Amino acid sequence: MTLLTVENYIDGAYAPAASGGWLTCEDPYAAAPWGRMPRSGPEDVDRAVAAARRAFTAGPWARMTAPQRGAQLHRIAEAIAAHAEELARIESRDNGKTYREMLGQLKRVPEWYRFYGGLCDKINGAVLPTEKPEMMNYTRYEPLGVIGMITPWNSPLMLLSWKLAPALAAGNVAVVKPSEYTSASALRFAEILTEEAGLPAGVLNVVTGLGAEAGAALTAHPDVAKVAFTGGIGGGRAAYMAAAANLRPASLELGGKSPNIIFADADLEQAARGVVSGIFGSGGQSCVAGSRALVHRSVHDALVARMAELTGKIRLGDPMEDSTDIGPVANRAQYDRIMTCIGWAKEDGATCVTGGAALADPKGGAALFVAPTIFTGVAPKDRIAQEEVFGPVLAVLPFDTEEEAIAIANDSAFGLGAGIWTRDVARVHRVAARIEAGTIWVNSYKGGSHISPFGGYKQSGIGREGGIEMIHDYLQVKSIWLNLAEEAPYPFPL
Ligand SMILES: NC(=O)C1=CN([C@@H]2O[C@H](COP(=O)(O)OP(=O)(O)OC[C@H]3O[C@@H](n4cnc5c(N)ncnc54)[C@H](OP(=O)(O)O)[C@@H]3O)[C@@H](O)[C@H]2O)C=CC1
Ligand SMILES: CCCCCC/C=C/C(=O)O
Repeated sequence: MTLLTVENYIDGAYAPAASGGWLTCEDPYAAAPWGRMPRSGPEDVDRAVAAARRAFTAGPWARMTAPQRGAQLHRIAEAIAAHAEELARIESRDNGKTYREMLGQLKRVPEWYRFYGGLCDKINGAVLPTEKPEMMNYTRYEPLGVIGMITPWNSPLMLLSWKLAPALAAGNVAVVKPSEYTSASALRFAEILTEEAGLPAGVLNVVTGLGAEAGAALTAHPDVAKVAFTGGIGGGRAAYMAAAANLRPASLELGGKSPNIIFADADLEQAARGVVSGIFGSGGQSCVAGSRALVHRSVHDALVARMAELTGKIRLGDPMEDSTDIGPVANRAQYDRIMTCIGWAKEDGATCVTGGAALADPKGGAALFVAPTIFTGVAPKDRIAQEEVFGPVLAVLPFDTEEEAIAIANDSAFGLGAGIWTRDVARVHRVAARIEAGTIWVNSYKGGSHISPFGGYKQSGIGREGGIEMIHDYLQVKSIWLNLAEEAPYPFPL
């Protein structure tokens, strides 16, 4: 089989790694390589950052007015919409998630560029009424410069766009290091944005490679003005520390162990469906996967029975087929992680209600599938209740009182999302206020919008993505003092 070659996208052109090294691109459903991409290192990152700096300081991007930049972002939105199917196919081939899911994401990605494009000409400073009548003081909001973006494999272009759209709207430039498992879509994306949507060369650069090599070089680069990272805690901590060493800011969108809390008065059918889709949608490979179900003891058995029934109907198979709910696990490392976590639950004495094992590839191949799994009899401190699995594994924990439910929900290092299922309006507000998580869904799970901030409490992250205010994370303010008096003050006043 002929392997395709994809290359880094730097300064508006494709380029191999300076070292000449390559990594293999795998298709998890075919369980076979389909191509190769550069194994980049510090030299490639240097080239990309230098190209981005040039685009930032000189040339058409640096000269663009705010309304022109807004129009540019709208052109980007149109180009992505025109290529949504193509990009979704590339993503599904690389991460094994269903084409339906990836296409759904890509159809919404243009909204981020339209929304932030609309903000370009609404970023204004102010003339400030200081106590000095002889001075005019005004502020300007300016871009930071080169943003180093590190992205994961589960929703590659969506999570890239959550960073890129506001960064570009603010006038920044970007160097992206996508996940080693899903680099191809980012490369094609950069080409589309540059060659079809007219983004000036050097504004968006993509360097492929390993996190510990290309990723580490990018986050530690002295000319990177900010690091924007989405991924796991290990990579996030490394990226944060590298940025800190250069005294640069970083935003981190990390993992979760998000609880769905089902009270006795909830609509149990709705709750069962919400919990099952909240954990098993995307095969659990979602940062907001509702991987813990905290269930009032009085409805525990009935809810578990209904969830097991719904889980039994989930169809695993070819991610390109419309009838498939869950594709294969994205990669071998992730599969090993899921199987380890299932092993922990069994060792710690949890009861496996359904699943709990690998499944054979339905086409007889070597693709890695894991059965959607529900464990009951889980204690709050058990490893399966504390550790992020990032796979199709639900831990069910009973509770007796509202106070206890809140305590269990908050007994986690993470704080990304939470679901509350109840018909009691006062309880909704009481519980939502006390849960330590960045997003709370009530009688639903996992909706979101570019208009609303998203991010984590505690070890689920630092900073937010989405919403108007967030554009300020990609800006810095300058204060300018203009002497209106005929003589300059002397000696210089405070
Ligand atoms: N909060 C949120 O919004 C979201 C969070 N996530 C979280 O992401 C994780 C899954 O994604 P996954 O890709 O496995 O996460 P990883 O942390 O393994 O990888 C994320 C990115 O970081 C890179 N990376 C790894 N180590 C370093 C390093 N030392 N320096 C710089 N970059 C590095 C990776 O490169 P490489 O791939 O080459 O190793 C990859 O590009 C889960 O924990 C999930 O919860 C996912 C989606 C959204
Ligand atoms: C606010 C909507 C939740 C989505 C958060 C990002 C997750 C990506 C994924 O599920 O792959």
